[in-house]
Amino acid sequence: MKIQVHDKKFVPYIAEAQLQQRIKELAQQISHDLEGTRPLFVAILNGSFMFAADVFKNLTIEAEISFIKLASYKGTKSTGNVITAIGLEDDLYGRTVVILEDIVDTGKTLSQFLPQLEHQQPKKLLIASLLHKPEATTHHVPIDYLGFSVPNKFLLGYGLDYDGLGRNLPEIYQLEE
Ligand SMILES: O=P(O)(O)OC[C@H]1O[C@H](OP(=O)(O)OP(=O)(O)O)[C@H](O)[C@@H]1O
Ligand code: HPA
Repeated sequence: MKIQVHDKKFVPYIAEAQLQQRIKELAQQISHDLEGTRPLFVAILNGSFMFAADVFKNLTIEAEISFIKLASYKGTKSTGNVITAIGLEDDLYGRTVVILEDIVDTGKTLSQFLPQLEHQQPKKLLIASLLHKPEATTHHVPIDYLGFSVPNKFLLGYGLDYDGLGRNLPEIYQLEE
């Protein structure tokens, strides 16, 4: 069923059951790969809150989770935007860390933020993203666990918003052509 949010219409794209099935598979794969490492999951707010909760629920190994928010501000140098993490209190040194993101679109967010995490010298730094838009990606991000590769169209639901709304939808919608 079509829905309207603000001025735009959206059509169903990934059903709730399909999302849940794929997330279960990802969580099983992660549990298998990271058994015995007590990984620290770092979920990037706001968009990833649903994906993070569902991945975490489906893990069968010991694991920890932290939620962080990224704030971007204009740096004083010509390097452009600088991204800082709010709420990252864990020491990543020597840890196996898994970043949880809802979407890698241009890749800018993660490619700017990853060096700051690398700086803390985690033993392993892995990325799990529910969605990836390869056609939109201008900054390469090495995704270790990917839910779905999607076309370059605006998506809504399951954490993803359009101007603040739509995050509560349990399935994913695509902007109507
Ligand atoms: O690959 P990129 O083009 O950088 O886009 C991906 C980022 O955009 C979204 O966050 P947003 O900044 O919209 O914040 P939100 O999660 O609070 O909605 C999403 O959650 C990713 O963090
Ligand atoms: O397709 C999208 N939808 C909502 N938020 C987003 N942030 C990056 N890409 C998207």
